[in-house]
Amino acid sequence: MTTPILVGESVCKYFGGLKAVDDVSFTLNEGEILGLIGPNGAGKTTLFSVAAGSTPATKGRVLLEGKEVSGKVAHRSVHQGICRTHQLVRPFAKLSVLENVLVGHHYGRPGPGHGTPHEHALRLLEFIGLGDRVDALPGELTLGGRKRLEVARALATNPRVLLLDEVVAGLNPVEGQRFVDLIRKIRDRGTSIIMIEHVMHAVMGLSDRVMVLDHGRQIAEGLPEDVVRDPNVIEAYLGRDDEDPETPEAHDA
Ligand SMILES: Nc1ncnc2c1ncn2[C@@H]1O[C@H](COP(=O)(O)OP(=O)(O)OP(=O)(O)O)[C@@H](O)[C@H]1O
Repeated sequence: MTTPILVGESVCKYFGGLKAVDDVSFTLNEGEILGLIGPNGAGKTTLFSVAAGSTPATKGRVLLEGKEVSGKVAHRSVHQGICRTHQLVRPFAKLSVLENVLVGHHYGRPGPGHGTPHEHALRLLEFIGLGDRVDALPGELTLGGRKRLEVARALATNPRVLLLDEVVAGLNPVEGQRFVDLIRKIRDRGTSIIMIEHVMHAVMGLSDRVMVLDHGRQIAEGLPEDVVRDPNVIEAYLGRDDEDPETPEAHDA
């Protein structure tokens, strides 16, 4: 049986006359990975910002386990159990990897309380693959390492729902595949995930369902294999000369 954990109801976000997100409804079920794709400027990141409480919706709302999370300030949403990562990673540059994770823990949803925050952070860093870099500064990590740290900081808040914004993009194929495996493990530990990703083989391989935005509107939603064949989706990607050449059909980006 599927249990909805995050529900968007007719979410709209306008910037003046620009409808960045226009009447988008969605459901994320417990234990699910929902892929969120669409050409550049489609409204994906803006939808994350509304869901994570970093920007208020113009209309509509987002509910986490039946309670509204949109329209709250971001730290309240985090406390409620929803946390996002950012496309451009934003660690505290002067804090160590471990300290960065401890900050996430401090602001997060109260957990079961096994062990000290310090022990918790060390376990998490081990899980995320940064167990040997706990004392490093973020600037000393590779891009893959910084992306892992971004995810670790989000996971340290003990989220029920994790919003991942392009964590695989920019990584080399080996690192990218490791990240795909990591995302699957995060879901298997019990965190439901929405992921924005331009690397199509990653998002199509990981997602249980995929939702497609174009110009702020939802143009398709369904199983990955159905979405890639949807004529509206193909047109949204191929109908422009100025976009990323990768289409949803190109699984080997
Ligand atoms: N703070 C803002 N003020 C004005 N316009 C904005 C703001 N944030 C986003 N937009 C506009 O809203 C639209 C949607 O942007 P958004 O970043 O959500 O798209 P996206 O699908 O995440 O794109 P990308 O794949 O390139 O990251 C774009 O036209 C963008 O220029």
